[in-house]
Amino acid sequence: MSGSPVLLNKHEVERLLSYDDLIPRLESVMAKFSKRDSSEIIQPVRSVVPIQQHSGFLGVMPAYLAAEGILCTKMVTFYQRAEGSSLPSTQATVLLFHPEHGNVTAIMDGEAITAKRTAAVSAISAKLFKPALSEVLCILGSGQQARSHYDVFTKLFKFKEEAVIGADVIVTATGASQPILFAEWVKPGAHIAAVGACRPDWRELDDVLMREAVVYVDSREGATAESGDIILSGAEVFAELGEVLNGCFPAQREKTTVFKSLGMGIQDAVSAKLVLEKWNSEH
Ligand SMILES: NC(=O)C1=CN([C@@H]2O[C@H](COP(=O)(O)OP(=O)(O)OC[C@H]3O[C@@H](n4cnc5c(N)ncnc54)[C@H](O)[C@@H]3O)[C@@H](O)[C@H]2O)C=CC1
Ligand SMILES: O=C([O-])C1=[NH+]CCC1
Repeated sequence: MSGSPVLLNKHEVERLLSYDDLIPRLESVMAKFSKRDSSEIIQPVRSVVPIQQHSGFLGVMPAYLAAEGILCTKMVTFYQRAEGSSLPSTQATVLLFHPEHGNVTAIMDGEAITAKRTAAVSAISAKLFKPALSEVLCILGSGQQARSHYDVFTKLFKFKEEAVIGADVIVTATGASQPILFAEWVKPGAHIAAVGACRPDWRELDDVLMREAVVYVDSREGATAESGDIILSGAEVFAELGEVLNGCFPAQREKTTVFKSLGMGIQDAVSAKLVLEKWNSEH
């Protein structure tokens, strides 16, 4: 058991975490999660404390990955900011623990992890579900998540222009609490990665779109507890991303698909482990 934890700021985490390293780790851990083997992975649904007075929430996202030797928790706050506020809406810190001894081994910025792992998971959904010929990408939102999604989507795929009507892939990464994307705008067969609206009474997508699309989620438990788009529309969840990666459910590329992302502790856990491994290899 060693001494003080490693402390890593946002700049360091951003530098150490690459999409090339992250994407295969996320695919592997999400596939494993969907097997629901509690001797392998423990990840309770996020605990969320509302801070009503300030239009904010504190989420705690623990995860234990036995085989990988990762014990981790992220603490994340997300606030509905007034237009023009200079404060980030989503702020986070990630703690890694020594699974055998329980001591903290690293404390690192979680904003960069949240931005990159969320965008990387959406990119995995797009790899699986976007139409075979995808030329038009549309990103709704212009905040932290919109920027990280732009980075990874333009790195992995070739798109020609941006629009909503006629888009092959649409990312919704907004702070909206009412629908901002409507079925009538969406080209049949398009893929939507829906990243915002992570409260049971918040929406980004309208009822018709939710009910007509084939809906994939990161975690069934998370989606049915936290996603207003799923709960309020009554849409059926077809499969988890991990269940598709495992080959248990098909990727219905030819249909309109929605990947409803809520975010998972295991995604933060493998990201933080990657960052620490990279840091250790340099020291
Ligand atoms: N699925 C996941 O794993 C994660 C989801 N999130 C969620 O993603 C969303 C975006 O997060 P950030 O980029 O950090 O926030 P941000 O505050 O940096 O960006 C939000 C963007 O949404 C826009 N917006 C707000 N209300 C809108 C409306 N009614 N219509 C259209 N645009 C609107 C804002 O102008 C801004 O461009 C939030 O809902 C956040 O809670 C954040 C982290 C992880
Ligand atoms: O997974 C995550 O970190 C979050 N999901 C919604 C807000 C923050």
